[in-house]
Amino acid sequence: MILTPDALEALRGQLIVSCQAYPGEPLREPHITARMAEAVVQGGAAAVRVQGVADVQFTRTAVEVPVIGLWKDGHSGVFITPTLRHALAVAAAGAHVVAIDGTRRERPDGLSLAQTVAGIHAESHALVMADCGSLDDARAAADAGADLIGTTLAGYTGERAKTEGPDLELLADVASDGLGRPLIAEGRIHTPAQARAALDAGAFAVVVGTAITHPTSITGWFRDALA
Ligand SMILES: CC(=O)N[C@H](C=O)[C@@H](O)[C@H](O)[C@H](O)COP(=O)(O)O
Repeated sequence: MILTPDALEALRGQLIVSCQAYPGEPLREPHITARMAEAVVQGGAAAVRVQGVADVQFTRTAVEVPVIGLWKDGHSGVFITPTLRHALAVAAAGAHVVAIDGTRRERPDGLSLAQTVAGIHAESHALVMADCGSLDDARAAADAGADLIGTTLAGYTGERAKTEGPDLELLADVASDGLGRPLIAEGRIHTPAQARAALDAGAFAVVVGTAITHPTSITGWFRDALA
């Protein structure tokens, strides 16, 4: 699917909502993901991010906004759309943007990040969002041709501490590095004030997941406050 430069520009300063449920969870159904996507679009999400090929397919038919798709395979190491095969399946499912692991770690299929991005561009019309964990990742991902840079993996790769909220320091560092790609703030943005702070730190747009679409986690936050 094609996301025109104008449609990408329209996401500037906007909220993107990640709608994901995890294996074995009650809401882990593609049609529920799509309904959740509809609900967040009603609330003002300018784009959505969904995990899984079927979830991308269902969500594409449910909402008009751009869909960022990914395929998580496993939960450690390189697991966010880890190979070109995964990425092309997500693109074929209709994602406007394919989010892939954008770190400097070795990939399971042995391709470099640049080869992976080139393969996605050659075989689909999708843009590529590189989910990065550090400034060095972001620089390498920009060099590799990624269209968007995300801070998704900050705090999950060992390069950066896992901050309580968003890693605003990393956001500011990447923003001031002038990589020339939209910088997407993602990861542990749990309040509207933190979302605002992420934009103020230089993000182009902000992705919020858990705090909007994961009731099990949110319930736990409230339960813990009462304990
Ligand atoms: C590290 C990892 O696996 N991140 C995943 C990437 O898609 C999701 O589990 C997160 O929910 C998403 O990044 C949004 O972040 P948060 O849920 O913190 O707002």
